[in-house]
Amino acid sequence: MAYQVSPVAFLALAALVFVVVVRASRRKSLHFLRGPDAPSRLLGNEHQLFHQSETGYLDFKWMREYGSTWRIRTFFGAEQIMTADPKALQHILQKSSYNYPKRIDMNTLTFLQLGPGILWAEGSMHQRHRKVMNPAFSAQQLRTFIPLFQRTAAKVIEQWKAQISEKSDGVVLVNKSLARGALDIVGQAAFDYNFGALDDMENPLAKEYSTMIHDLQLYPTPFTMLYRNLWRYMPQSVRNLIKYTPMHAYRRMRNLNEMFKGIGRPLYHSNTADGIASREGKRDVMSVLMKANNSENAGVRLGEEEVLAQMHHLTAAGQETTSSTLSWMLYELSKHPDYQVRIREEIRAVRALVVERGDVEFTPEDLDSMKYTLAAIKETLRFHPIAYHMWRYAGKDDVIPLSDPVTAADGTVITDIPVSAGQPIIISICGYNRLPHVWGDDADQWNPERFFRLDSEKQVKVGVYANLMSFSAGVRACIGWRFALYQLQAVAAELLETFDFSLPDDTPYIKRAPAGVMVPIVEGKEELGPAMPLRVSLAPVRV
Ligand code: HEM
Repeated sequence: MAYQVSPVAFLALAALVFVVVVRASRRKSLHFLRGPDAPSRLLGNEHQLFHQSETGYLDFKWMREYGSTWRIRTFFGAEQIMTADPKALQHILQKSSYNYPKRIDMNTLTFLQLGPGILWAEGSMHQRHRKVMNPAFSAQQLRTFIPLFQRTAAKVIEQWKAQISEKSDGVVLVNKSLARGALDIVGQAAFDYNFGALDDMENPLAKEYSTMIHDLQLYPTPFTMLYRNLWRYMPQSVRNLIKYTPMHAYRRMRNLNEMFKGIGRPLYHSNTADGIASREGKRDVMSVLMKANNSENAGVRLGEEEVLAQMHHLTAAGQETTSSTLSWMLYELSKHPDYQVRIREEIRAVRALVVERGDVEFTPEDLDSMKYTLAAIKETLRFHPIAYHMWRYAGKDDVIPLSDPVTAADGTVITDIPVSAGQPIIISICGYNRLPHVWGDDADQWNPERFFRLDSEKQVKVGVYANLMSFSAGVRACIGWRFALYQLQAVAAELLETFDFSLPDDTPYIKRAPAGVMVPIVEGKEELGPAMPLRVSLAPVRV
């Protein structure tokens, strides 16, 4: 079919190509860096990255061919750096503070989905958001959430017991209850709100959340990608209007934002100076955040829109990430039954001590003493990082140092890369997490034992936790990493003490689908959406 292109669209496209080419030609060339050919002049390697057979497949392939840093193409042939190099990541994320902002098209998508909150804010605005939110994420504060994690795990356990008693094959889509549980947790911990997602399977917000990332971000069309690329060249005032794009995806994002504001506004108003007294003693993130906000100078306080957006940001950042990590952990333990047994023994041994001292539940210290369980969590974070890429650009001219020198196209060895302001860069989180010289020669295998033999003194200090990149690093590292860790530890301990997990008889292949965040999809059953089918049975009382 021949497409009719209107003269206006043609002129807009020609103007865009002109702007992109002029801007790219002002940048220092990266011709010396080796990298793959681009399958398309228009889309560069971008479309290929969003359509790779599995998350990380291309990163790993290119790392084998070119080393830890390489060049790819972005739209209209412009050059883009991709790197997994430890020193480059340390430089970009830690040492350069705010000099490497988020790539505007990807950050605009965050704004459209979640509003003007912390994940989107840049520079001094981000500093303001972070300062007000930090007190809510202190280790002391987070300890108080452990009973909530345990109560939620108990509900998941009841649901799975009921499900397996009704099904002869005992196969459960574990990701579904874990995602609902994570939504309930983040609602109560972050803003003292009960989504009731585990109790009410028809909960509209839980339903929307269960498919949102899959539907809106998986396998974007060339048109969608080109439209998003256009956003990079628009001023913020015009970007503010993108949400009115007359298409289903944008209507859906607007509706989701409205749903959240509907929940958030009454909570916000009960948290302002008048309502605060009635919330004395409340420990949720929102109450702590509002107290910190109220004690700030008016000039640095967060406004109502910003506070409302934080609720949405925390939900989006904290739900899919933790529940998917847990799903992948159960999947790996199903494939490694010996390690699963060892973990269960460890959890039960600690339980015996808890009972002996007259307690009922694990304390944070009990959870931290479960070394094998913690190693399995770290290894899952390393092997299956849910956020696998970060899109940035150089805010000013700079030189990026490398710890892994790369061989240039002309055979010379490069130890640093000069970049001009505006240079786009993709940080390969999944690539860094698989570097053999950092993680060992078996970096491509899931093996928690590595954490007992790694010499962290020999590693370049990069990630905020266990030197992994999974929670990122520096001023924008995940604010919720300790929260996530306690949640993973507490929920995993309850589930693995109770159940045995194994692969279903038809051993489905679970793909790590690349939807901006990594989504589990059963190969050949894509219509199920995000799915992690595992056989769940009651664990024998004695292991
Ligand atoms: C396994 C679980 C998690 C993983 C793998 C993870 C990963 C990440 C990563 C990679 C970033 C950096 C994103 C970027 O700069 O583009 C980030 C930021 C963030 N995360 Fe997490 N996260 C997890 C859990 C959580 C939880 C439970 C919360 C909150 C309850 C949370 C809240 C946030 C927030 C608010 C940011 C933005 C921080 C900032 O820009 O200053 N995350 N997370």
